[in-house]
Amino acid sequence: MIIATNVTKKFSKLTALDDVSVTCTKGQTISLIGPNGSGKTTFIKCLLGMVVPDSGFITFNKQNIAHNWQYRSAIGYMPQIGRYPENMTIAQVLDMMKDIRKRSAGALDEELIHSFRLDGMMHKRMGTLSGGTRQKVSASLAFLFNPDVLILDEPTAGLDPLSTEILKEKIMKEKQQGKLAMITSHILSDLDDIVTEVIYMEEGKLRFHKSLGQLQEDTGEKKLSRAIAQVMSAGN
Ligand SMILES: Nc1ncnc2c1ncn2[C@@H]1O[C@H](COP(=O)(O)OP(=O)(O)OP(=O)(O)O)[C@@H](O)[C@H]1O
Repeated sequence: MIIATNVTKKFSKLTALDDVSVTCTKGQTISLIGPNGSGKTTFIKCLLGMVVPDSGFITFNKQNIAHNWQYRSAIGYMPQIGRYPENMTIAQVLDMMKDIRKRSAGALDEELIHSFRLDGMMHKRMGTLSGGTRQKVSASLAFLFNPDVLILDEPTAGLDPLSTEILKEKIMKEKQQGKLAMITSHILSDLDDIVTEVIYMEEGKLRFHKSLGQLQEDTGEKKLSRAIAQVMSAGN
């Protein structure tokens, strides 16, 4: 579904991505893990076409994304920090997005809007929302257009435990429909029940891409957080 081949990205002298090759397929829920500054967000932005690699290429359903912007309508993206016009209400932001996507949008998926109980807050302005509520708006937008691929950057940061569970259940439900999800998170306990694959990055390099089962076998640890802690301490 998404294949990155030898992707390299430099910001001046800093190599943020160093020859990264990854294959992601339908039905996988991938956890993208790595220390701060290891290149996770840069990689996600390359997949989204927001950062252009210096070398290497990325295909989405076998088409090179460099020559095809249409593919982005198949991706729901939840950024690490959602930036919205502060004076707009939640309702206006949702309407604006629906308006922009009108031509390509099929049936809308408003399940998260209801589960997060955003219905009762539609009149609130974005600038007045709590951090967690802002996250809920970002998550709802990522799922709204029923995309085949979900790219979620630190989705549970700032969410309360109930909202985290609601989001996890939604991700699992979408996976059962064959969707691909890529999730970055430092809160690994949040990912334990939903992840099928782990991509581990360090200093811009792909250290490994393996199934959760394989990682558990290699480290002898059942919990993702303990398995990754072991990988990280072995690298030091
Ligand atoms: N636009 C940019 N200009 C210059 N340097 C950048 C830019 N974007 C990212 N970087 C640098 O690239 C490196 C990788 O950053 P990136 O945000 O991809 O890391 P990350 O793994 O997502 O980190 P975190 O876990 O802290 O979110 C960092 O050293 C960062 O400072």
